[in-house]
Amino acid sequence: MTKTGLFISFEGIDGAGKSTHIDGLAAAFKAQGRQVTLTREPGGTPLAEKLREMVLHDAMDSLTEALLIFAARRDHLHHVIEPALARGDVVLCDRFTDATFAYQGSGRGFDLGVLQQLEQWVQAIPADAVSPSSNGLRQPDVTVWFELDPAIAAVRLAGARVPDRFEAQPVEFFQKVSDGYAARAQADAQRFVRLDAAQTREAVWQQLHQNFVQRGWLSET
Ligand SMILES: Nc1ncnc2c1ncn2[C@@H]1O[C@H](COP(=O)(O)OP(=O)(O)O)[C@@H](O)[C@H]1O
Ligand SMILES: Cc1cn([C@H]2C[C@H](O)[C@@H](COP(=O)(O)OP(=O)(O)O)O2)c(=O)[nH]c1=O
Repeated sequence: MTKTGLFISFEGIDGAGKSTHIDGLAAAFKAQGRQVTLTREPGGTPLAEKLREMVLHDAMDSLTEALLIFAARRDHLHHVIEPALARGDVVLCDRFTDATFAYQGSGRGFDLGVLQQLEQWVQAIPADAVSPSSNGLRQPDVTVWFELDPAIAAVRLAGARVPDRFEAQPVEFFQKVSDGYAARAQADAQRFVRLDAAQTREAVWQQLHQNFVQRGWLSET
């Protein structure tokens, strides 16, 4: 029997509330008897985690940044995501390529055409892949977008943790990142689930859980 894994990514500006809900979602899938691979980008493999450290903390030009992020993604896809999907796992990935278009493309103003080219190279579906893809490229089956006003995110993050190179950016940067996510969501509306992340933790969880119940992925309780 062909196994069909599920690839779900989580997106939004820093402080939107992704990390708050991913563990709960992993527990909900496990309670249904599913195997879960919980991972993140940049990162998810020893090499990609080293690249993450550089990208989050070392100064570099925009092309170097984009290349390192896609290099990390390639390693992650090859060693973690594709094998997990082939096993039939639910892959919960804290950020994926939409973040690159939002942060490097819209936020930093880096050339979207170059990002598209890198996406084509890095996410080409391997010949032996068992789970389906839309257009020959590996993309999440669903992307959960936590949409939040950057001014609210800044208040939530203030004092919550030591900021990295991205978290230290001003609200104007995150407005551009948010616009980048909106553009990606508009271009691929079927894939995106938009959550109103300004609501309480409980209300955000309900939006997320209900959506997955409606898809038949989780049960009501
Ligand atoms: N719905 C919410 N309302 C208020 N604060 C929240 C909410 N969701 C998360 N937070 C808090 O906001 C901060 C950022 O949340 P986090 O889940 O780490 O965001 P992200 O992973 O998207 O950067 C944390 O201190 C978290 O406890
Ligand atoms: C995946 C990805 C992340 N990023 C940035 C967004 C975040 O600021 C940072 C790390 O993401 P994240 O793991 O959400 O940060 P944290 O663990 O602090 O919640 O990397 C990019 O700029 N481009 C990318 O392609």
